[in-house]
Amino acid sequence: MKLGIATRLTLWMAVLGCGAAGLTGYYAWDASCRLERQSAHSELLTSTQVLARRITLNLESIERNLQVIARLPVTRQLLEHDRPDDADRLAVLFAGVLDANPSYLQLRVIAADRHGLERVRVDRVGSVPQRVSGDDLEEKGHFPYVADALPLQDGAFYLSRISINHETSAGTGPGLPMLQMAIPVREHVGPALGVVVVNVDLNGLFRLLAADLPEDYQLYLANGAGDILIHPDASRAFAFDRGQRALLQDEFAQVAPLLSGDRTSAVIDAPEAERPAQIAAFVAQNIDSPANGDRLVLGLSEVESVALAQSTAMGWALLRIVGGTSLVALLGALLLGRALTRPLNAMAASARGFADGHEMKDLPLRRADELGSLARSLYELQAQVRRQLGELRHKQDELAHLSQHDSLTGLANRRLFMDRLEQALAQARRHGHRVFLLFIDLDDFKIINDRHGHSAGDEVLRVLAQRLQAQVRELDTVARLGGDEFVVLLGDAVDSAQASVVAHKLLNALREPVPVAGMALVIDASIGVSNFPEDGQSASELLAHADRAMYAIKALGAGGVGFIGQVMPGDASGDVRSVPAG
Ligand SMILES: Nc1nc2c(ncn2[C@@H]2O[C@H](COP(=O)(O)OP(=O)(O)OP(=O)(O)O)[C@@H](O)[C@H]2O)c(=O)[nH]1
Repeated sequence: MKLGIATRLTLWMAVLGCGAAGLTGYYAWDASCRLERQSAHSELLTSTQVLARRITLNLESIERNLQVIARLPVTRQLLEHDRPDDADRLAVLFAGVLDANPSYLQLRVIAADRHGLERVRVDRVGSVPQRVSGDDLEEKGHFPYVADALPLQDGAFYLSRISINHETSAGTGPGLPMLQMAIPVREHVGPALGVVVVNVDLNGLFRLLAADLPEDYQLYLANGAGDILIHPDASRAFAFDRGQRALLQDEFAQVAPLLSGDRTSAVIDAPEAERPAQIAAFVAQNIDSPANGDRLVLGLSEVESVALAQSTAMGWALLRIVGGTSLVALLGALLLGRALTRPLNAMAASARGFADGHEMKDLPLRRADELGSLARSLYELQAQVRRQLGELRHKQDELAHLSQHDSLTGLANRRLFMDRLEQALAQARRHGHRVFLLFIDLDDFKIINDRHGHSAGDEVLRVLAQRLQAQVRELDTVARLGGDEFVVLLGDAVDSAQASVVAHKLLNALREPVPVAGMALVIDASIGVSNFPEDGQSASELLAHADRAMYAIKALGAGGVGFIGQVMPGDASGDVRSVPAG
């Protein structure tokens, strides 16, 4: 299938327009995605670092609270003297501390003696601090938070391994992820009198710390070995508590350098696997806690499609824009194609019309572009072709005229004369008319040539031809048969008398002196007359008879008019001759 210029142009422009719009849209969308991804990485990393810093600050805050409690005189007095008043006062204080710190589950003072008997204990029951006293107080000397904390130097603290709380007797928090911090209580010198211990609800702590983070952020926490402590999928947290292992580095391989201490942060694009693709940032936070591998790894993740929501929206908007632009490009291409091909088609139609003989019209001659130039060239071509055709026709006319006329005198030649004679005879036969034919031969014309030259002879022939033509009417035909022989066909002569009058008029005109080169040459002529139907039926017959009549007159030697087989009335000069028939 052959495609026209308009179709091809339209297709090319449409492809170019749509391609350009599509590529622009694609690169704009791609750049937007990359920028938004970078921005999401940076936001996640910053949020994770802020969160890690908050954990450090929170642990420091817990430690300060414990230090304050440990250094209170009432705490030391209680451990030294075990007075109920001191216990009551501390219990009130602990209740206030629990109120002020929603993540604290339990606050205790535990004595170093008496197997680590709890001296003051306030638990959180629901959201209300509740004191535990009397026989409900337990001996805790065998727990690490007592045994390990008592030998600590002043200012040092004990931080438990973050784990699920199985200490059912601990009042509240069994089954919850738990963090315990303990600080020894001592006089300025000497062994510790006891410890102050706080149980911190890890989930509650992180809920507080992450409260102002975007809702779609998901939190990860792992200890220094990579054991997952907090995970969006709660079933993966504290797997070691169930005798299994769920390690953060198994899920995010890029976290391994953070656990080994080679790096402090990592940003990860986690492809879609069991869950949608994620963007995540992890930060390693060193803590003074061998039980936790001296390090916590904290992470935040966001579902990639949520993080790149703006780019996705922008992608759809760009798709609409690209679609619209492509449509405009397509329409533009169509319009341009039509605008270009319409004048071309019009010119082609004009050219076809010109080939069929019509004038070219509707050419865009005024356009200043290439189409205008093409139209003007066509127009000039048309003018040139017309001019050449005109010249050709003129030449054809000239040739046609030459083929039917005598070149010297301009009179009809033998061929045209014979045609007219045939026509006149046909008419005459149909209507019963007569046709008269006069055969004229100049007398002694050769002498003119011989004496005055051939050109003088030519001039004589021209002048006499004009005279002959001037003497007859329009429907008569004067012709030169050749040399000094002329014939005249009388179109409407009804009888011999009229023909004779015309013949003598011609004879007299011929006899008038002809001015040539300052001379006046006198020429005589002999005229033979024949007529249809009496002297012949055919043109050649009539011509031959007129010729014979002319010769008969010429034979008499003094010019004149002769009719075949008839005696005609004389002319004005009384010059009358008869010519015998046959
Ligand atoms: N100048 C000129 N002479 C011509 C032309 N055609 C023929 N002639 C001359 O016309 C002359 C005709 O001679 P002829 O046939 O003997 O006729 P004539 O001299 O008139 O003698 P008669 O007819 O017997 O009276 C010749 O000398 C031709 O050369 C022509 O076109 N121009």
